[in-house]
Amino acid sequence: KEKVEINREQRALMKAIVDAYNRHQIPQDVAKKLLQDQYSPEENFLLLTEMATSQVQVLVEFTKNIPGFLSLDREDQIALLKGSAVEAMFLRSAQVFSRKMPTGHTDVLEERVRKSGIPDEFMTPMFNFYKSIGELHMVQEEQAILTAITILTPDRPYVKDPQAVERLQETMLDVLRKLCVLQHPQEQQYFARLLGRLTELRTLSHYHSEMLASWRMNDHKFTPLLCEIWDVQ
Ligand SMILES: O=C(NC1CCCCC1)[C@H](C1CCCCC1)n1c(-c2ccc(-c3nnn[nH]3)cc2)nc2ccccc21
Repeated sequence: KEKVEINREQRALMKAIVDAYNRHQIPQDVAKKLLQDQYSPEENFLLLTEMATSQVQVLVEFTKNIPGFLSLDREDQIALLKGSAVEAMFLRSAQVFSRKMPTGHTDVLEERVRKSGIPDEFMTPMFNFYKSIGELHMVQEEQAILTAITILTPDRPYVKDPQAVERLQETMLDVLRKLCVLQHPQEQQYFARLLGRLTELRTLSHYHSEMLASWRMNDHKFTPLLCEIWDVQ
């Protein structure tokens, strides 16, 4: 069995990414708000757009701290952020949903999300994803690097130099592979399962614009930033 070890350079890379990931957290805890009270679809949609807007801002700051990202072509940086924003939002939502909470709180949270105004046909794929992320019991280093890998996906629309992006993503994938072996020595295929979640995440994000349009309410208002990122309005 090969001796897996994370070298000094990879440890520095991981530290930079985890520090950035922890520094740029969503200011207000949406789970706490949802557990406190039941809201109307209109209020929930407003909460979603506020949280999503704040998360995009946080995502930009996080991404700027990914070593090598700022050396990419400027337009490719934008294309990567735009192409990964929805996936990053669902990945973050899954991490919020899977966080350890006092007994019964997760069930209440699930109920609140199910009754928030999201159309029923999206509940199954969305919660299947959330639960499949939860089952992995990712450590925060894995969460941070998985988010960086999602952002550094070379085949986003309009990326002019995918090879440059691929080189950065491969560096991240190598660190994540080693981390998985070290953190989950019993589970041979843990790394493969983790990457399989990214496929599920991409599928879930294909529903996104349809999900947004069919929230059970009229007059969906978005912030200017979300209009840019979500291609709506
Ligand atoms: O605020 C949220 N997520 C933020 C988490 C932190 C990063 C930024 C997004 C939403 C809640 C908004 C208020 C109504 C209930 C859902 N959320 C979602 C969620 C649900 C539907 C869509 C969506 N997209 N397009 N149509 N519906 C997006 C996200 N899943 C969650 C799981 C646990 C906790 C909160 C969750």
